[in-house]
Amino acid sequence: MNLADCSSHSATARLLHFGSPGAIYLRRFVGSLHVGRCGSNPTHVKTLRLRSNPPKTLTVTAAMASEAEVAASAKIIDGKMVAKEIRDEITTEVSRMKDAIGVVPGLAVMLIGERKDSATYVRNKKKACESVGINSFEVRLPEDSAETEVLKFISDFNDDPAVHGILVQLPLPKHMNEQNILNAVSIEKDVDGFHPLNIGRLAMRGREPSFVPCTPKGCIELLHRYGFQIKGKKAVVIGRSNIVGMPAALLLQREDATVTIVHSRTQNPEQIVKEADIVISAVGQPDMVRGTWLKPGAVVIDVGINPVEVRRLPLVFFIFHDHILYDATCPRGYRLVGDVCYEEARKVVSAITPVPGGVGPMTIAMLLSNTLSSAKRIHNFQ
Ligand SMILES: Nc1nc2c(c(=O)[nH]1)N[C@@H](CN(C=O)c1ccc(C(=O)N[C@@H](CCC(=O)O)C(=O)O)cc1)CN2
Repeated sequence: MNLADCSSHSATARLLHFGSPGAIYLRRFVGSLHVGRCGSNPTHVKTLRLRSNPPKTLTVTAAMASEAEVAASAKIIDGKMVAKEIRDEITTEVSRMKDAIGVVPGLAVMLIGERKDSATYVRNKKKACESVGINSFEVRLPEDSAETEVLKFISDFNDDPAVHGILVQLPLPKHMNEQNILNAVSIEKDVDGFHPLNIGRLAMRGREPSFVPCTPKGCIELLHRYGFQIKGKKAVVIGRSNIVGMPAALLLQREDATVTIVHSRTQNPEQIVKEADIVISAVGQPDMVRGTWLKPGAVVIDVGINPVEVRRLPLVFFIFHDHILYDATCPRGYRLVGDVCYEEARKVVSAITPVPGGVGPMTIAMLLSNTLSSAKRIHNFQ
């Protein structure tokens, strides 16, 4: 029995209509129950054995998945580990630059509004800067701020020599015009790579953008660092957002892959994805890409970070008709899943990124890398 049932992606959701609220049925169960820890991925799969003997006590033991089970599954592309490697490299470079020319790279981050997820990302960006020795400057504005106020801060950061990178956390409050704001960032400090001139250059042969957007850059970096060939491969990008899908497709094309974009109006997406040697998915739909969509041996980069509600009760697991009702091990009340049904995919593909711990950490590592490159370029430091 498996926690990751991607047909409903959340066993909880499927089961809520059974029984009356508050009525909990504990079914006797003998056998193995594979459970991904909250906030983890199946590299850390634990097997919980629930024994009905002796009948009045229910014992729970945990053991690691068998070696055969692990060997049969895909390679895990560990973004957390690669991001750490990259941060270490950046730390070395930042201190080399400081020692040689006395310049410390600086990143300005703007957060407008009170979105919790955005506040977390901004806090993590600040922490990451500290960890590698990059200076960070933070501006927080209330949700109802005027666009002109944001533009004024951007203009000041554009002129500030201590600032080498500027980013405005997205999404913006609804009343703000994203285009106006992204256009206002100097292309020389556009470490998010969202300025239309940088995107335009990314799309053109023979032109070089000053910066490449962090998440797609992180995807390609993972493929490179794990030694997966891109040139000549069939790649499918699922999703066409300005932040991820579209620039990811452009980057893969620059790497000489043959690229197809699958989006919400695509007919038969499964058939198209099934042809791909490399799949980058960035749609924000939990467990949308099923194992059957994937070509055996494909490499999958899952950009989706989708919160899925997990019901909390005092016991760790409640089981009803072979389904897990509640998982009290998730203190946040939700767990994160990708766009790709991980449990199914890992049995088919040769390598896959987990969620969390895959592309997410790479986004921030690439931001640091872009900020360092910007400082080097501005100060002509090799
Ligand atoms: N100005 C920008 N806004 C946004 C960007 C961006 O690149 N520039 N990307 C996303 C959010 N984002 C960075 O800003 C981001 C998202 C996720 C992660 C990450 O490390 N995720 C972890 C899980 C985190 C958790 O537990 O909640 C993971 O996947 O392991 C980092 C950065 C939208 N806005």
